[in-house]
Amino acid sequence: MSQVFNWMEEKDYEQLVFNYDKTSGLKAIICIHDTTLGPALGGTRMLQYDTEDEAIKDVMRLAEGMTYKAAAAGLNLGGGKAVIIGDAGEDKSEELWRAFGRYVQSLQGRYITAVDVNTSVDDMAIVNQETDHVVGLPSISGDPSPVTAFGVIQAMKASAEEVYGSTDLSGKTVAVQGVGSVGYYLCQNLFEAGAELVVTDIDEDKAKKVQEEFQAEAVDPEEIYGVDCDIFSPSALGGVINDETIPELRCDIVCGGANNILAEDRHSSILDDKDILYAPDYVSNAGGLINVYHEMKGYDREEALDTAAGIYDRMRKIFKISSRDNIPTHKAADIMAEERIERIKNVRCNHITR
Ligand SMILES: NC(=O)c1ccc[n+]([C@@H]2O[C@H](COP(=O)([O-])OP(=O)(O)OC[C@H]3O[C@@H](n4cnc5c(N)ncnc54)[C@H](O)[C@@H]3O)[C@@H](O)[C@H]2O)c1
Repeated sequence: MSQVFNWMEEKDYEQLVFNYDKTSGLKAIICIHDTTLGPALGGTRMLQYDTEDEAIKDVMRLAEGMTYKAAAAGLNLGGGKAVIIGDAGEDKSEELWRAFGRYVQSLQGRYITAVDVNTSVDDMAIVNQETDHVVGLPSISGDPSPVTAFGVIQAMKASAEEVYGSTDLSGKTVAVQGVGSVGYYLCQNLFEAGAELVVTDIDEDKAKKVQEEFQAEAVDPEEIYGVDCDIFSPSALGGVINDETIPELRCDIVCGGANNILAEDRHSSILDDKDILYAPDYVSNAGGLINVYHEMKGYDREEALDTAAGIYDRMRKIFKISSRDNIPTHKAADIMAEERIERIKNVRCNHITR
């Protein structure tokens, strides 16, 4: 515990809140990284961490990631996250979620929660009994995947403009890894745009559905990396761009819906060296966050899609910063986010001193 303030100082964290409830056994940590742009929004993850330090580090890392994602998407949101230390199969109960909801409420809107790994919309519906600071409830904004997929398409168009000089995706071959919620809508959009599809999924039925509906070619999961294509679109899991897969790639662009596509940041530089353009994942897949953000404003799907269309301009800006500063695109995305936070911070400081 002695190093927690050092960790906070390192990346300028605002607040770390430890919440305990004896009746339900709740052990939750809420991290608010930065609220310069607005309230800190980020989901609640439930995991059986080996140590408390591991849980603290995870919630801090994830909260910081949300600050960047919201800032890069141009939203008026800060970054936050919550973790609950526990076994999602054993430890969930009505009293646990209600206790958690009360703690979220105690932050008076500085932190807004949502679903994340091992938590469900049903859990959040109980949290919602105690606090209004919950988003992503299906009764309001519904499935975010169509908006996420639409945002990925905008990122692909910006990438195509950069590489081929045109946003036109017709005739381009796109290899999609994972045709679940996001991947399915991605394929639908690409099919409508006239792209050729090569898909894979470990669930054969899902791959078959996309094959039939969108005239896609289906390949085995391990074959997707080596597909000769224009765009490779990881839309299943993280860490898929790594030392083993990069030598196999035969694409010009990597742009997908998955989170944490790069196994490590250095893989962005390796893609760069191979002349493969990487569209940073947290910008490409921001449609999900944009969707719940609109819940806070009174949900309207057309408005959410309108905001997600802005991903095109943001990605163009990232490519400009990348060329301007001669840095890989993932670093350029971070710089774009940091520059926005810094500008708004200055406005606020000036306002206070006036
Ligand atoms: N749903 C959203 O709105 C949203 C928003 C932002 C980011 N994401 C990210 O996008 C990714 C996909 O999310 P989703 O909601 O579509 O999930 P999902 O579970 O609906 O779909 C994932 C699909 O990938 C398949 N899959 C898993 N392992 C695979 C493998 N090794 N090879 C091929 N296919 C594999 C699964 O069978 C499933 O069909 C995740 O990384 C998620 O974090 C989703």
